[in-house]
Amino acid sequence: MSSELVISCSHIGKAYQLYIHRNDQLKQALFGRWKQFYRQHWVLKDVSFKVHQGERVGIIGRNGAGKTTLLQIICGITRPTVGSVSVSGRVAPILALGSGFDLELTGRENALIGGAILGVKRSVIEARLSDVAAFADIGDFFYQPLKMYSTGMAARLAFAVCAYADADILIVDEALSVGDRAFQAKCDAFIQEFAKKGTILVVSHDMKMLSHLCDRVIWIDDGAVRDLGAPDDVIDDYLQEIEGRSRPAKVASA
Ligand SMILES: Nc1ncnc2c1ncn2[C@@H]1O[C@H](COP(=O)(O)OP(=O)(O)OP(=O)(O)O)[C@@H](O)[C@H]1O
Repeated sequence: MSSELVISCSHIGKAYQLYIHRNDQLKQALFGRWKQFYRQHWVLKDVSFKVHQGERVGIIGRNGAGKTTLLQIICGITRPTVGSVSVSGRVAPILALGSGFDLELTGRENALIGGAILGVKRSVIEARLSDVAAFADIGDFFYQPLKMYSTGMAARLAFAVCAYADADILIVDEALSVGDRAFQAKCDAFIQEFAKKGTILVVSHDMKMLSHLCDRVIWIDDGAVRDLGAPDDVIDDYLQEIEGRSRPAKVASA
């Protein structure tokens, strides 16, 4: 790990506007100057942490804790309501890229656009299209509109585009869980290779994978950092809380 800071989150908070009644959004638009028709729903509250170049950082937490929202802020998909985030380097957000695909365009066309969104030159993406298609391994579907894809096929394409985007920071949000075993193995191999030089931020409920891959784990609980530290320590505490049990004690190696 180098000492170069690549991600810095400082006192991030994110609130969504919750409208309780059907017409409240319209009322807000018409009469919002005089009265507020929504309530603030704080999804993230005062989250701060730093990631250095080459680190592999896992993010864990219960459903709805705010993990995806945090990744979306780091990727620039949504803005924090308060606080600041700075990111240096090219970010490849695997799941977010896939969710932005155009269903009417083919896999090939989406790969071209996706690469451009990630900041890769058109000529470079074009030269890599056959590699992207081979990595995605979806056969002739590569030339079919996305609306014909299964969820897993779209995730394969998104992963393949990110794999050939010369990213500095890979953002993985449970993207791996939708692929079949063979594809998961391919992604694992890619991530292991990427981890030798790049920075990885991964959200997952797969504690075994996080324990093997990560240098540090952040536990997000109710929109705040509950714990941050060595993977096994944080994971143990998390599992103990959600399952009311601890993992077997580790046997010291000789
Ligand atoms: N666009 C939105 N508008 C309103 N609320 C939202 C929006 N996006 C997310 N939320 C809310 O923010 C909270 C956190 O969601 P988020 O997807 O970040 O959780 P998560 O920790 O990734 O959960 P999971 O493990 O289930 O994927 C949830 O209560 C969710 O309903």
